[in-house]
Amino acid sequence: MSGYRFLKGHGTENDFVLLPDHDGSIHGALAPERVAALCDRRAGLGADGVVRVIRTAALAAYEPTVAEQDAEWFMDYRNGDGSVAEMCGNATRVYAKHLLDEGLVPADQPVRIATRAGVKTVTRDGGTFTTDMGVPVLGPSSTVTIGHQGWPATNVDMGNPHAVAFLDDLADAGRLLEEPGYDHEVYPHGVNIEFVVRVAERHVAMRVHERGAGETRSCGTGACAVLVATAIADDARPGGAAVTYRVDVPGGELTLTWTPDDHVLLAGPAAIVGEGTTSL
Ligand SMILES: N[C@@H](CCC[C@H](N)C(=O)O)C(=O)O
Repeated sequence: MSGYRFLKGHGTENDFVLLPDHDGSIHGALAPERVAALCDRRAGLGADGVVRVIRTAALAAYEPTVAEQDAEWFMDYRNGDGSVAEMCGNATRVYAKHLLDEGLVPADQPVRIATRAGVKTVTRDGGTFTTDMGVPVLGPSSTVTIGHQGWPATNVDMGNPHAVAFLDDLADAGRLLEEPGYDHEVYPHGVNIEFVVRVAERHVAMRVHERGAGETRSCGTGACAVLVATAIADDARPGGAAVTYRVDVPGGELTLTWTPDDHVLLAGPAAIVGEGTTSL
């Protein structure tokens, strides 16, 4: 059977179509409408996003600036609506697992992955993959709204934009079939919106409405933003001490640590569930 090889994978049920394209030859075929068609859950393969597995050197022909990174492999992430995103935390774990499974990187070293938000390093311990997601950047707070209800939202940039709102009950976010309202001046390129409730000490639960994908079962960068917003609200890092939170998502559980050197570590599972060929 001819066509392009694909794999299907997920990290806490944030699911992806992986397209191995080591030399960048399918670039012209990855128009936004093609990506959206692949991600369509009824007429396509179905996914929250597409992850193109491409050598950084091969990407240089298309995105010379982002390709100037010291890592062999580049994670080219596209949202389910076809839009290009800077980063996907859950996909870094799945991407690292794929590279390790296929022997494309040494098994005894951390996996370095170039992204549009810089190089991320992933380590593996059994079935748990931990990504160093880098340093969070705080922006101006704003308000997110659903219908007539509004909540203050903490602005955390994890390479991509996030607004984190604390709720009394996750059900207050309703069915999240439409994008919540947000301040377009604060987020001119759109935003991922996390709704959070407290579960116990150093333990929260969240739902997310992702830019370019709608409500998903998990968001790794979103969980990082939630850790940062919650730790700040809890004043949980006196003197910049390390702090760890459990973040429950509809698709599972993630462990987040904010380190003394200001990096956020995202730990969780990664799965590849099948593969095949597609005509794109
Ligand atoms: N699910 C991802 C984030 C994917 C990109 C996001 N929708 C955006 O547009 O910024 C994650 O796990 O971080």
